[in-house]
Amino acid sequence: MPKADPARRIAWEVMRAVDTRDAYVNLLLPGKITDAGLGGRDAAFATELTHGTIRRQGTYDAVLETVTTKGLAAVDPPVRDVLRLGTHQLLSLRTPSHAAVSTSVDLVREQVGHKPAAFVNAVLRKVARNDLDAWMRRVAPSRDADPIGHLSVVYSHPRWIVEALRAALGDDADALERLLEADNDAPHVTLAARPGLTDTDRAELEAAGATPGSMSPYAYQLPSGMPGGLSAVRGGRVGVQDEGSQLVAIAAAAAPLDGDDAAWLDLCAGPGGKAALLGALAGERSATVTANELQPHRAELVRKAVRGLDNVTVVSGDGRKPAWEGASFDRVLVDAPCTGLGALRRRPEARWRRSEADLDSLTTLQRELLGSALDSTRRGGIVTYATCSPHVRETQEIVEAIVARRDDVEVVDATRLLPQVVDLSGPYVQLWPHVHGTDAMFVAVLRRR
Ligand SMILES: C[S@@+](CC[C@H](N)C(=O)[O-])C[C@H]1O[C@@H](n2cnc3c(N)ncnc32)[C@H](O)[C@@H]1O
Repeated sequence: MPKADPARRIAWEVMRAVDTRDAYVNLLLPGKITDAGLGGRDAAFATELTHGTIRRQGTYDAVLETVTTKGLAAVDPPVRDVLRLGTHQLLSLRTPSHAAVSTSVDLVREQVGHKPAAFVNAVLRKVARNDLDAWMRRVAPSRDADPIGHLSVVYSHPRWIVEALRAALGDDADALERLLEADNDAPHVTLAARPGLTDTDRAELEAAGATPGSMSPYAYQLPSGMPGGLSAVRGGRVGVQDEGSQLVAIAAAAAPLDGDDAAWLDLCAGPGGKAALLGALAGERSATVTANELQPHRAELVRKAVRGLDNVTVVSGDGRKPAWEGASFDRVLVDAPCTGLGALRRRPEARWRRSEADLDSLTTLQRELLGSALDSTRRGGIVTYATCSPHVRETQEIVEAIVARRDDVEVVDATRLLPQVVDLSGPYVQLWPHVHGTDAMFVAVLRRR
């Protein structure tokens, strides 16, 4: 019996782990690629297969629904994932049909058994009869009759997410389509080269082909995705961080402040990307940072991220019940837990895992954390509230509710803190993948009166 191709087997194993034990692709896949000894093109193919298939699953399921006699729900999940992988190769990669079909048959034989092999062969041959555009004309709801349903199938986003993004974009149909398309592109690897970089570090980045970002003075784009080999990354002076996340830390540090600027707090710090940049920025002003994280194992990740910064103290606790005394901080960042709808490019499974029902508990937590951040800030101090989601319930509505409820809070125009960023309309900053090439970070800056 022919053995399954290792890249396809790995992609399938990751999809099964996502389905059966809520695994995270970004955590699981790199180890599997290393264990299988894949490098270069094979590693890139395994990554593209896994990320691409999971991202476009909604589109492929709509196709598979029409070519399976009893519908996709009647197909055994391990076989269904083989079909999705084969469909991705047929409709989105340039894999020749005979190769996409025969490797899928090998995979199902090896992993599931002989019985479904003929079924997989027959279904994928039907998929191969049309290209992606022709399939979309056949299976997607009409754009006129059901515009959200149309976009949901064509761009493979759950309906509730399309609706939420449309609302966040103020019903701009062109922008919505560009955003959905951008969510399906693999993002570049962006590095944050923190203040204090040595000339040797800079030379190493240049030698690796890294080019400066356009909005954060600390950002570098890498042409390929293997930053772990750089000594500046291993030494903690450079970290992998989206340029949008860097802008959050930059805005938090830039907001004008009267009086002391010595004690900063990062209330929700894990895994520590922003804490590390904030720590380096605070260090330039001889300020200290307390980095707080609820989950002890994530607090450990923060400790790792800030190694080498002796002005950062990491603590683990619930940010709603602070361990510190009263309103003692000059600057506080609340990078709140959220649905992550702004980082769908980066986390292929996230769009299928979240549901609208998550919003109720998340928005309650966000409100409580922002309230606690304000209570931890001295009068005249600054609180920056950020999410990697543009959902209006997690962004504007949280900020506006607290401003309406408390008489000691005023909104600072955050767009003025980031003059290098185009296409912003204040007072909040909302970044977008299709406009800024970043995750869709939201930033609001508040002053405690
Ligand atoms: C969006 S992430 C923060 C990302 C981080 N600032 C960075 O740049 O790496 C939100 C974090 O808040 C933590 N968290 C959730 N509930 C919390 C709470 N009640 N108090 C403090 N942290 C909490 C989560 O465990 C998660 O690590």
